[in-house]
Amino acid sequence: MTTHYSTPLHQLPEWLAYTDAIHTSCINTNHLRLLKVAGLTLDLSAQRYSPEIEKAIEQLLTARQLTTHRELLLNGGIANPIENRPAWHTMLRQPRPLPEVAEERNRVLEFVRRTDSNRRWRNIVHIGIGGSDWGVRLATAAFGYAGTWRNIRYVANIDGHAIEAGLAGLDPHDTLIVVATKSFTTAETLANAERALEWLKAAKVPNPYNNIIAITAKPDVALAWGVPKHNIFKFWSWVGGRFSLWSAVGVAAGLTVGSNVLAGLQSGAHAMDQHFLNAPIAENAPIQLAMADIANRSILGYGSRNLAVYDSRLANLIPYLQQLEMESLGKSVDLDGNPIEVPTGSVVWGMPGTDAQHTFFQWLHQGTDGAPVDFIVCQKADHRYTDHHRQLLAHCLAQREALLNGKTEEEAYQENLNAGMEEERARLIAKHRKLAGGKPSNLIVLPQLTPFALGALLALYEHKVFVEGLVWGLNPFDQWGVELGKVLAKDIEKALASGQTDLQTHNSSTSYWIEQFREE
Ligand SMILES: O=P(O)(O)OC[C@H]1O[C@](O)(CO)[C@@H](O)[C@@H]1O
Repeated sequence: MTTHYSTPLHQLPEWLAYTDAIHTSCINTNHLRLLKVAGLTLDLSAQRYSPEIEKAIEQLLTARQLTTHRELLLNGGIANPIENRPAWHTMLRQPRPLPEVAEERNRVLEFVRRTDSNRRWRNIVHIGIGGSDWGVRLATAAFGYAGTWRNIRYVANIDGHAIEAGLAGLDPHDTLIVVATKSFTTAETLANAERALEWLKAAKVPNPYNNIIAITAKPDVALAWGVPKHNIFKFWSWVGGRFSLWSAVGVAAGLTVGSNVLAGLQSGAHAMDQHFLNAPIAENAPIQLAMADIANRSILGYGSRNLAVYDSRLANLIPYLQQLEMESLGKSVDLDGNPIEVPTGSVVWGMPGTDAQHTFFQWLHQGTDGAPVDFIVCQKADHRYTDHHRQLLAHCLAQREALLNGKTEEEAYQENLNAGMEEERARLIAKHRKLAGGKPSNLIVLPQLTPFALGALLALYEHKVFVEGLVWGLNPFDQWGVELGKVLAKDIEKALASGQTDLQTHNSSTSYWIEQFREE
């Protein structure tokens, strides 16, 4: 068996040098550090920076063999050694992909074209979960925020309310059910697909399977389930679930917001792939984003990172990135199975701004922990309310500046006095109004919310995650942690249905609740 690391990360000289460089630097509020990539601007001015940091990053990434691993990723080598397969989502957005990828891409385009020209399917119910869900939701909300001629609904959760609401009020004869599941084994998706099939049958739709398409890496299983061959779109085991937006999984977005959206997303992502491959380390946006995140997480001890998305059309970017980052980086052993002795992937959380300002920004400004923030905003809006957009931009910049600059107690005190407060009260209130400042953040500016810009943004985060995995030494392309719960749920469900279980195998609280919830 190959051993990947002879020295653990926390003892690696290059890691120790990076740690030192971070500790001996600070955020320079007079420094402007911008990277312009694929139309996006990444402003890293509110992160620590020094020539020593730059040098340490170069040396650390050389020690971690960035060039070799990046080529492995982008050329379809075994980038996921634990599951012994490539993680080749970048192939799906190449302008000239493998013939089998091109063929499937064309099948999707042709399906969308034919369906549109027949004005077929007024309603779409997209059934899928995790990576088979969030990307499609994100793309359709981003570009269909003002509505499209087709209704689209999403059903992910096993909660029966989800499928009930997903189907309610729709005409089954004019509804296309899209079943998206890489594995075709996911309990939620299969149960919801069964309910949708029953619904079609109950409405006496002549051939209900003609109202269903499946997108999967297991076409044979979809066929055996009943989906006709011509209604099955395939992708490949080398596409990780959380990267499947780039595959035929995006078909429902094609049907609602148009094939040009899919093409635009792909070309934006491809532009970012090229940048990631070719740009020198100091100008490489995914790399610099990753290294800032690693510094904040593993060296400065921040446990989470906030996503402040100043565009309500991008609300779904938050769960999308939560899956990308937390499923990829929520690991604590390296490729050799040894514990990683520095904190790895942080919690990622957020809400669109300005809603977030009225929900949890207080905690960001004055809470004991705080968190670095990614501010994401579009320079130009697509609505006609210019004053709204001006205010939105102002809020975004203001929150970022407040986090960085803060306010001293003395400043607050003087302001209080100037506002006519008597001295003792001015002192007390100043202590409450003081903001520590010095909080790191990134600002990512999209010129406008185009499919190209969103594609580039998603690929920026994908490659950031890859680089973090490389530095920490973990495998960002598996998700073993979610398996145990799935197995236990099967056993508990059996117990709830039939009473047959060995209650000894569960802890006393679970056993108690199995008894309580058991069906008579
Ligand atoms: O597409 P599938 O196979 O239904 O899986 C759905 C999701 O479940 C997960 O495997 C996690 O349980 C994700 O990685 C994936 O996106």
